[in-house]
Amino acid sequence: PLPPRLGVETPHAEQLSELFAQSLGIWGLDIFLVDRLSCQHPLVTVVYAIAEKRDFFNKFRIHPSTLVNYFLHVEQHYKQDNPYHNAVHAADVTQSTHVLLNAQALDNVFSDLEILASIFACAIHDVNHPGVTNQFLINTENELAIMYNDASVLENHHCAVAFKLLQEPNSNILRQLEDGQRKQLRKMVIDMVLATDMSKHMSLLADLKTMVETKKVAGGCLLKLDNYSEKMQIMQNMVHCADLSNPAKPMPLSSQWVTRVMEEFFSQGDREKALGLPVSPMCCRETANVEKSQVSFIDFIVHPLWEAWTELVHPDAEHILNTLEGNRDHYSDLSAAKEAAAAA
Ligand SMILES: COc1ccc(-c2ccn(C[C@@H](O)CN3CCOCC3)n2)cc1OC1CCCC1
Repeated sequence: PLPPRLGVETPHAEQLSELFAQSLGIWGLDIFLVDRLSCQHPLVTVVYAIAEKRDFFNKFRIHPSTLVNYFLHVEQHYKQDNPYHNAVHAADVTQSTHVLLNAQALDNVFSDLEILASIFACAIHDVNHPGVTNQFLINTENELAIMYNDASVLENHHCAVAFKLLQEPNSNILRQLEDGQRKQLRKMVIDMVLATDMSKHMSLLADLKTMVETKKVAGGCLLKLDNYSEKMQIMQNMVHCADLSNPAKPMPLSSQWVTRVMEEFFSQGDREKALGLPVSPMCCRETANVEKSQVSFIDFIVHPLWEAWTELVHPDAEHILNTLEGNRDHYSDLSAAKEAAAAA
């Protein structure tokens, strides 16, 4: 039997269908509205809508009910009481990547399997996130840090949980793939999810810049991507861009993400204080300067990344870079106003 047309039953099915019809491929879809209209099933409904749009069911012979069953389990393994690292964030990164994949500059660059792997990687990339950072897990000798020897602890955990859930009954969406395809997808997903570890950011960005430089020389076309590592580099940066896309979204969305991430960081800071540990950067609710931190986050991490991505897919991401630059100035103005008020 087929599942409901959105993947899950909801009293707002009409409105949610309409929202996806209008905006599934739009940068700035209100993912918080999707969360409400889907009755807190943002991930299942976003993945189901993308799977329909990209014809995954036919291309990979996935039964709709298997897809729903698997991603319901994945969604349930996102901690709902995390203010930030929850299923809404996973749905947001997945839908953002769906939009990035539609860039004209990426036409005919990725195979169907690479596209499925990218969407899958986004959907599961933070599953079972505990709401604290790698450093916190390492400092507290958490069992996850012991399990993964302090190396990309969270990212290894997200991947392992996602692939364990595939083995549950009526959940194996990869069952009908040829063995080689399944192995290839697993490798690609692991490579993308492990690359979301922020400690990999600088090397990922350096490689992207090098590729952009050489692409410019080779007459600007991406089609010459012949080897796995160059292809994977772009996919890793695409998912990383989507993961760091909050400041590049329209301000009504961006500001909700800032509130949520600060709430999560502050509760980590509270826990560090209670444990007598040094409080991590930006995690102290008494002293953190939220607007100033966003300006630095954008200036040192997010803008350099999006500048490189925008050049790679020129001119398709110009509007995203413009939104990011506008938001940066907004936070900078807020920060200055706050300082002036404090001085007065
Ligand atoms: C919307 O803004 C953000 C959206 C997402 C993130 C984000 C997600 C994962 N990370 C990685 C950190 O968990 C790891 N860091 C290592 C340094 O200590 C703090 C923790 N960061 C951060 C964001 O802003 C930060 C908080 C204020 C400015 C920067």
